[in-house]
Amino acid sequence: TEPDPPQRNGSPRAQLHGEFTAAAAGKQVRYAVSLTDRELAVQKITSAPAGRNKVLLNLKDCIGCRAFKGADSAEAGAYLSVVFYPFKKKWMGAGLARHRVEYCFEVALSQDARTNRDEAERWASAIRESCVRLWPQGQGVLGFSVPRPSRILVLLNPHSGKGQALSLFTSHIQGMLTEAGIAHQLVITERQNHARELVREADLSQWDALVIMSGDGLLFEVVNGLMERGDWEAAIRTPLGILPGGSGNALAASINHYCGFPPAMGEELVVSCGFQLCRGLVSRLDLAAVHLGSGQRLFSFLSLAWGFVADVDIESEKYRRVGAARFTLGTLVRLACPPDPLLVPLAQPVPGCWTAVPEEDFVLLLAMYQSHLAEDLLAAPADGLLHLFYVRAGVSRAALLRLFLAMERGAHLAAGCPQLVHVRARAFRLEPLSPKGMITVDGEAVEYGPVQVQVHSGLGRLVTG
Ligand SMILES: Nc1ncnc2c1ncn2[C@@H]1O[C@H](COP(=O)(O)OP(=O)(O)OP(=O)(O)O)[C@@H](O)[C@H]1O
Repeated sequence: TEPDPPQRNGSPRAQLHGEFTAAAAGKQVRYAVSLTDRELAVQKITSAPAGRNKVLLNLKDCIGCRAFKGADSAEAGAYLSVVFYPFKKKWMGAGLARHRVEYCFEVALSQDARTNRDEAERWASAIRESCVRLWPQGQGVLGFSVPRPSRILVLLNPHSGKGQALSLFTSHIQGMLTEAGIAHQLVITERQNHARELVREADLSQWDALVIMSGDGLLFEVVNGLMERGDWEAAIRTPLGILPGGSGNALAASINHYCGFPPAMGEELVVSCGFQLCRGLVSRLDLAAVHLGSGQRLFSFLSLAWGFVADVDIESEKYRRVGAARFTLGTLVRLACPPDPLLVPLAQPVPGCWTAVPEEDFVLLLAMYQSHLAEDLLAAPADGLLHLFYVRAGVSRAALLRLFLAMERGAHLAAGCPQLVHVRARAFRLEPLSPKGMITVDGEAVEYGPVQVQVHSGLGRLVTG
């Protein structure tokens, strides 16, 4: 190994440079490998022109590397395995998706097994350190990641979405966690509120993160279970991860969006979220306290909807399958929680300094605190505030549909719908005059009636990669 070869043509300076052997298409191939502060350059040593044999792997796409001894104890060589998930053009259709690339180099500098092992370890730690130096700063990232090696608890709802959460976990996520040095315990939920009860009682010191592989409904249970604990203030700072196993997957799509990654759906979103979970960067998560007419209080991470949006949600196929079970979520009893200083009891008028929207007919109201309402439904920027959208009566069904389609591109405000109003707020109250209707919180139906909300900026923690 020759450290620091000279810098040429403005290309980044190599920290390490070495020659190793690796298997490629059943043959042993010799590679020249250089580590810079941004890339791992892997070049096949052949007589062919250099450019054709050189692969540059961006360290931002690396989820793990490890050094290990060969299986045969008589073997002197050690191994260095590095796994990347770079974006690549999709096989079918337009756009980019992450795919797995692994190099497993044999390090055989000497006859001495210890020397080879030390060299493989030296490379592995240098790669890991370079990856950490590339972590994004600012943009709400807290500057810490889930530690390595780490232990996470995975809560998986086997019935969420199309019932494929478990097979998606075993086919895509399990291997990624191993590659990233993350040990996990998998709990398959057996019924509604199982996850909520489990996190309410769990010894959280055992876990570096709680990861939900399901739709948004299971995360709603986990957030509320944590907030019901006596030690809620510390408990809600446990990093939460979300892997899309449901049908809506709004938070998973929001995280993908915040990271600036190309839009992804289905298995591509699973791989993208798995990658982000393995990188393990932690950001703040806004949570909103929701007060219902009966005095119940719950915590929401995504949205509150009344009117058309709520009706669409509840009437859709997925809700019919789960049926009445969803309504019991509104019965959460609050124990200790943060005060909501902006809110007065629902029976009293709102404080005089609030802006009152005069009584008239409305078609829908939507309050959002994340960017996405579903995998393909970009609704609001995420900036620690409530984004209130409401649509006044008089809008045609065709115009409403156009508005929804424009949301997919985040273009709803520019859709030229004169009945659409957008306001940013820290709290709001809705007093519906219609005696019947539907209100959903994070996609779950809650009791219908007056409701008020205050957002608590950055109360929770979310693994955003
Ligand atoms: N084993 C289980 N059996 C029945 N219901 C469950 C089970 N585990 C969790 N639940 C409940 O099922 C409901 C739906 O779960 P979830 O939201 O995670 O999936 P989904 O509805 O398919 O996805 P999305 O919310 O993205 O549309 C939630 O209310 C959750 O509490």
